[in-house]
This record gives sequence, structure tokens and C-alpha cells, in this order.
Amino acid sequence: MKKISLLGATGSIGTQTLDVIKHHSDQFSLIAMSVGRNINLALDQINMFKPSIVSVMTKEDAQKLQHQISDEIKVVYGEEGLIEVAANNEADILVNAVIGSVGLAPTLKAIEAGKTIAIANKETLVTAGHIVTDAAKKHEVPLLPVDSEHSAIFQALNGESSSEIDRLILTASGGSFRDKTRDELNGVTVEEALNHPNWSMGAKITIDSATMMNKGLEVIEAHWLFDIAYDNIDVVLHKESIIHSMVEFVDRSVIAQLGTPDMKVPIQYALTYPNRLEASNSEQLNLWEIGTLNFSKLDTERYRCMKFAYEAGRIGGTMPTVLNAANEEAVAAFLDGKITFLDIEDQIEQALERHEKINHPTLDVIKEVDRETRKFIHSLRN
Ligand SMILES: NC(=O)C1=CN([C@@H]2O[C@H](COP(=O)(O)OP(=O)(O)OC[C@H]3O[C@@H](n4cnc5c(N)ncnc54)[C@H](OP(=O)(O)O)[C@@H]3O)[C@@H](O)[C@H]2O)C=CC1
Ligand SMILES: CC(=O)[C@@H](O)[C@H](O)COP(=O)(O)O
Ligand SMILES: [Mn+2]
Repeated sequence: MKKISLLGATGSIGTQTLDVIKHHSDQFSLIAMSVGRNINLALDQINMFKPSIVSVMTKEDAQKLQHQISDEIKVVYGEEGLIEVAANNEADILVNAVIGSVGLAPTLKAIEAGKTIAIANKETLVTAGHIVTDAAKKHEVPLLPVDSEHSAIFQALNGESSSEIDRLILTASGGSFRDKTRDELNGVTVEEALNHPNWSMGAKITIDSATMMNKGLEVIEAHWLFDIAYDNIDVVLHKESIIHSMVEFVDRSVIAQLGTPDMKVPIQYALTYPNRLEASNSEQLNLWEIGTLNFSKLDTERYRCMKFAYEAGRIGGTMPTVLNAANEEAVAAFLDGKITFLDIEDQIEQALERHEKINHPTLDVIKEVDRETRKFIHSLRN
């Protein structure tokens, strides 16, 4: 029985992780979980999975929740709570499905505690990839990708060493506005942006997908997970999201991983790795029903966030931290109706332009740059 702690249980990846655990309840059990503010859903999940510890965002919610469940279940809160769940003594593996760089500190504590990390929370790798990967190496902890593209690459690699890789090719759906020109992006609404053509996901990543920042973050995520230079990571537009990504090897052989757009598949693979289990709760891929797979070149003038991400990744140091923090704040402001869709990339650009890179940042430096960047993005509205 593999014992799992789960950050972000009430989210899109979190609920699908719980579906996988339930589907294979003879193999997996939930030991610890965290949620944000959705206490009602958390209650149902606690009753079904009976974890021994639950973290919520605030002290008030912790008190409210504790009154509604057995005293045997410990309720904690805040960043300390996330850390307690992530590094829980009993757990074998942490599934990090929280959103944003709030996932960084708990991930590091879980690595220090020797937990295997199944990572969906790409912002953690973008903001501090060097710290997370160094810690994983030092503590000999596997970092298993959950993100569909990175799981595809991980599966295509199947143990091949990085010296045999020529190129990683990430696929991108193009997001909600892929059929619009730049001019047509003026005045698009939050509701339109949240309408992803292929995937049902949380709000923040769906907006990231529409700006193409999601793919930009994924390029940086791939750089850290697979130790590949940015010059050897390409992105191709593939509107069906059937090929989840590809690896080109030095002998020009290209291996792709395919499947229906269903996150339960990469989530389950991270939990069962290096083995596989049946997934009868997911649909088979019948290519004759799809008919045609399309591919096209990505235009970085149309999708400026891709350009920002490659530049920030290549510059390195604290630049990816700025990219990530500015993006998190700008997307939150767009979702709140405070800025327009095109303001998102303008604000990120301003944050990047004013920042002076700090090389080899420590965790404290990253926290400070993250805080300062968020403050700057807020100041743009005052
Ligand atoms: N959704 C997807 O298909 C994919 C997602 N990912 C990545 O996985 C991660 C999660 O995405 P997704 O599941 O879509 O996100 P969701 O917004 O659906 O879920 C986020 C989860 O994090 C919790 N949460 C939010 N803010 C905080 C906070 N400050 N402190 C503690 N908990 C918090 C939420 O709690 P609550 O709802 O209770 O407030 C919820 O449980 C992201 O990094 C995303 O990029 C990667 C590939 C695919
Ligand atoms: C499911 C998943 O992994 C998402 O990151 C997905 O890739 C979003 O799609 P696009 O960013 O390609 O639109
Ligand atoms: Mn992805």
C-alpha cells in the first residue's frame, strides 16, 4: 500500500488524484491532505478518504472544520500546515497539486524528509528550479512529473540518459484564443478565456494556457526536470492535445506519448511508476475517431509570454522568479476583472524589464524577489 499526502486536494488535479486513489484503493491510501478555502468539498473528501491530518488556509477555517470532524483527525493551517502535510511522517509520496509558488516551501521540506515528489505544481520548479533539483539530488529523492507534457517526455525517455537526447518537443493546444489574431484579443472576457478547447482545469492554468504562459512555464519546468538546455527545447502548436510531447534522440528517432486529454493518466503514472496499472476509468484513444492531427509553428510575436519565458529561463538567476510572481499576480487581477487580458503580458514585461538579476539566489532571496515583484504588480493599479 502506497501512502500519499496531497497538497491541493480540492483543485482540478487534487480531485483527479483522489479519483485515482479511489479507483485503486487496494494500492493507495490518503494519509494527509491540504485544501485552500473550499471547506465543504474538503469535508466530503475527509469523510471518504479519512486522512489523519488536514491543512486549510486560515485559522478560522481550521477551527470551523475541526468542530465538524473527529478529534482523531488533526487540522492545521497556513504555510506551517502545508509543510506538516507535505512532510508527514507516514507518507511515502507527496502529490503537489497546489497552485502557485506557495508550493515551494512544502516541497523542499518533503524532499528533506525523503518523500518521493509527484509534482504538478510547476510554479515551484519555475521559481526555484535550481534549489528544488539540487535538494532532490542531495536527498536522493525522485521528482516525478505530473504535468501531461513532462509525463509524456518522462515516459518517452523510459530510462534513456540525457546524453542521448537531442531535443524535447512540447506540444501546445494554443488555448482559448488560438483562432484569434492579436487585434482580436482586445476586449476578450474572463469567461471566454476560461473556455479551454481540450482540457478542464483550474482557472489560473486555463488563463496561462490562453496567454501561452503555461507553455512558457513548462519550457522552464522541462529544463529543470530533464536537465536540457533551452536551445534544445522546442514547442509546436498541436490543437488536438493528443500527442502530449515528444523526445528527439541524437539518432533522429522521435518518440511521442499519446492519449486522450485526461490528467488521470499522468497522475496515475506518477503514483505507479515504474509500473503501470489499469485505468478503466479513462477513455481509450481511438485515432480513427480523431481523423487528423494538426501541427503548426508557434509565433512568438502573437504569443509574447512564450518569448518572455524563454528569455527569463536563459537569463536565469532570479528572472524566472520574477516571471512567475508577476504572472501569478497579473492573472489573479485579470480573473478579478481588474485588468484586461492584454494587460497580463504588459505587466509581466514591465516587471521583467525593471528587475536586475541576482545570480544563484538562495531561498531567502527568492522569497524576497517574489514578494517585491507582487508588490510591483499591485502598484501598477494604484
Ligand atoms: N488542472 C490541470 O489539468 C493541470 C494543472 N497543472 C498544475 O497543477 C497545479 C494545480 O492546478 P489546478 O489543479 O488546475 O488548480 P486549482 O485551482 O483547480 O486547484 C488549486 C488547489 O490549491 C488550493 N490552493 C489555492 N491557493 C492556495 C493557497 N494559497 N494555499 C493553500 N492552498 C491553496 C486550492 O484550494 P481551494 O480550492 O480549496 O481554495 C485547490 O485545492 C498548478 O500548478 C497547475 O499549473 C499541471 C497540469 C495540468
Ligand atoms: C493538461 C496539461 O498538462 C496542461 O498544462 C495543458 O497542457 C494545457 O494545455 P495548453 O497549455 O497546451 O493549452
Ligand atoms: Mn501541461
